[in-house]
Amino acid sequence: MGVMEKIKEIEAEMARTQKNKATNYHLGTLKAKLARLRNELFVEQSGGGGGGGGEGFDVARNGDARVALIGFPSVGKSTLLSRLTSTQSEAAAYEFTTLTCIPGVLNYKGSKIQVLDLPGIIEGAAHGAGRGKEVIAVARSADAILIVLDAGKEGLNRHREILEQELETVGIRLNQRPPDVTVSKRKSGGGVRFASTVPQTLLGPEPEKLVTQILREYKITTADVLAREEITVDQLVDVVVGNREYKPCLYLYNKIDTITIEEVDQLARQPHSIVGSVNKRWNIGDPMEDDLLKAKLWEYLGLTRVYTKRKGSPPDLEEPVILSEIRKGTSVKSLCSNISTQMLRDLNYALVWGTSAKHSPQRCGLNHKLDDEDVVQIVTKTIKQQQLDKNYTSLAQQYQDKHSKKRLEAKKQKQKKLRG
Ligand SMILES: Nc1nc2c(ncn2[C@@H]2O[C@H](COP(=O)(O)OP(=O)(O)OP(=O)(O)O)[C@@H](O)[C@H]2O)c(=O)[nH]1
Ligand SMILES: [K+]
Ligand SMILES: [Mg+2]
Repeated sequence: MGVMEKIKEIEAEMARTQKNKATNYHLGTLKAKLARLRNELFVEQSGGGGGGGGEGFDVARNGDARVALIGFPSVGKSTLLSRLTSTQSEAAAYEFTTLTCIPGVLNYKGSKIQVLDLPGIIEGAAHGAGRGKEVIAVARSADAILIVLDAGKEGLNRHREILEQELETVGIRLNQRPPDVTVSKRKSGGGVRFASTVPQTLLGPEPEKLVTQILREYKITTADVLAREEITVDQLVDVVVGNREYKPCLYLYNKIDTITIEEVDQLARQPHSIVGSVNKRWNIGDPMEDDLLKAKLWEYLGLTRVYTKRKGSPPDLEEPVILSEIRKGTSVKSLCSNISTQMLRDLNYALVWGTSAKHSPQRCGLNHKLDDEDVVQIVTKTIKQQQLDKNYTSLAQQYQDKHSKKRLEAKKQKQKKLRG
């Protein structure tokens, strides 16, 4: 039986099984099996775990962040790209106008956000319908996903669910944090031990038994599992499988010019959603204008502007350094490594003005987290400190060399002995 048939069989069995306390354990086991098979299928399809490079869609990463436009055909993705960026992507009233990945750059608050227009996807995309696999591989590479929906389409809620499901299937988790669970494999026996710092109500009456069964599905028989929050079976499976991508996702209900104001009101209440019309420029303006969509994207990407200044000069307000909370973080360390590796090496401390500082300026170390619009002056080590550092590094290197030489010598001696 192929992987696909096995998946279908398990899905059918899960649908048949009533959800209650008595079946909890059985359902949990089935879920773990299903997740394993789906993962196998995905790895197989993307060429042996190569990360799903997405043939034909090899668009180089560019700018401070990357956003992928995901949606059904003809919802207005290309119209949106042409509105947000200086790139023109062909738009038309027929489905599948776009057949490849079209990159554009959105300039906003001094940052450059790469926006990727993509072909529309349909149900079954994750398993290869249309160019779905490639589209979803691009979604995996993005820092945030913008799901575009046609507010006037029938079955709108179902569309939202299908898109979420397609992304879920390949291990993308939308607007979720990685669960606070660690699975540490042990060398010695003793089976699977489960501990939790909080009561677990979602893992059935015998959490340890279920956890053991789920881990067994992934051939883990001895491990310590520690949960620091209440978790679901799906979350545990995610941790065990390991290759999950946690992404912020914003939903744009486009074409609200085609529905009633009551309907608009309903849609605007959906979580993580904004409503608008690309054609009418409602909530989605021109590249140079500030609008709700851009403001939300900025927020979901966790972008932060930091202005640097030199001693005795005003800050450079023209060109902020853009840091991303979800990529490399917004610490002083991220700022320095963003500028140069030399800067990171030479940093003594940073002087920080702005909302992240307790007083202005505050003297901060590498781990200090910066806020949007903070001003930072990097104070480098004195020449003497740098010399001391260098001496120390070279001493450490000499020490290491000496010892590895000794070890090599000992190894040679031993081999000589063995050879007789
Ligand atoms: N009424 C209305 N129509 C819109 C709006 N935005 C886009 N459209 C129309 O929707 C149609 C499809 O737009 P596209 O930008 O080609 O849609 P797409 O999602 O890129 O489509 P594919 O590339 O085929 O997947 C075009 O006729 C647009 O003019 C809007 O806000 N209101
Ligand atoms: K279209
Ligand atoms: Mg298009």
